[in-house]
Amino acid sequence: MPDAVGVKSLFASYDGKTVLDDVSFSIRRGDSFALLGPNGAGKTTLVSILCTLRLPDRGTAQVAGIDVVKQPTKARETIGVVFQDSSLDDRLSAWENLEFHGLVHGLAPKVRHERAEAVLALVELSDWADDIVRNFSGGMRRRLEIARALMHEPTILFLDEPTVGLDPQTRQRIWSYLDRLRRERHLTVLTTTHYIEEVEGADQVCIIDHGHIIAQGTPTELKAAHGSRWLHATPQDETVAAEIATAYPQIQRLGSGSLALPITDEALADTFLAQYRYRLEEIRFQEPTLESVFLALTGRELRDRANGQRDAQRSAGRRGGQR
Ligand SMILES: Nc1ncnc2c1ncn2[C@@H]1O[C@H](COP(=O)(O)OP(=O)(O)OP(=O)(O)O)[C@@H](O)[C@H]1O
Repeated sequence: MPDAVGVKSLFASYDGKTVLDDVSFSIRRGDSFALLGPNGAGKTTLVSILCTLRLPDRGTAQVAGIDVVKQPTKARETIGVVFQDSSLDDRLSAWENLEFHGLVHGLAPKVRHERAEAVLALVELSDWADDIVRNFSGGMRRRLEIARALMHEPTILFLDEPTVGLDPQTRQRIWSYLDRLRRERHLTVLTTTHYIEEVEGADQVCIIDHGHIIAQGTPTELKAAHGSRWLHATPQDETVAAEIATAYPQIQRLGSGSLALPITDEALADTFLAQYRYRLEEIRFQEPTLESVFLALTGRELRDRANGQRDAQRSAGRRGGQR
């Protein structure tokens, strides 16, 4: 049986600028696969190609063994998609949005009815079936979009930043729906995210940066291979920071103003602390995390300011609170 997703040597560009650069990976059936990377890494472009919405410059991409370029219509039958920006019609009710999707996929009226009932129950929106989507919160819209993506019973679900702009509690709830779905419907789920904490539960994590895949594996494998212990230190002032940066060229400067030193051996931490202990405001040790894996691989933190700003803008753009 073919893999759920197979991508080989994929290239894509916009106006001559390469945004996917020799991307290859595969996803086993039933796995949850997280594509993790900062804004602009190429995640949406990759998902757009897999969803048949964009053509690659070169390379191949298959879903359930079907080539997305050669057989786009057949490929679309096997996939469900939740886009980064809502594509619901907010003048219609939840039920009407689902009906419309069923119609587009050529489902018979009886099947549309049964499936709409089932997917609404799955995301706990049955009581809101006849409500107009305009009045829905951000979290409810996301759940409805997930329900809609399941109407034609796909075997693979793609979700592009499904939790962006939602509060932590709602994000948690969306992930528990996805987990349940995967178990109950044996779905393969590919999600893109820049929230590092959300990928800890994934079967496979693929880290993408500037259109390159820089690492792939289970969270445990990634931490074992690339995650070192770090010493995070906040210097008293810029003079101390500059002195440390000169003495320890391997140190990373973090957005918060603190410095991160990879602890390659314990003697290094002892030497550093003996030298600077009294000129530091705060010291803490950080065990290997996926954030430290990203830092080790790219020299940058994933949680950059741009993310925060974009999330804030998106949240402000959504109506209502999170229910
Ligand atoms: N329609 C477009 N025209 C020109 N450049 C584009 C277009 N869409 C994306 N890009 C550029 O391609 C690169 C990859 O963008 P992409 O949206 O795939 O990244 P991403 O990882 O999904 O980030 P985000 O989460 O911000 O969407 C970025 O540099 C982006 O500016």
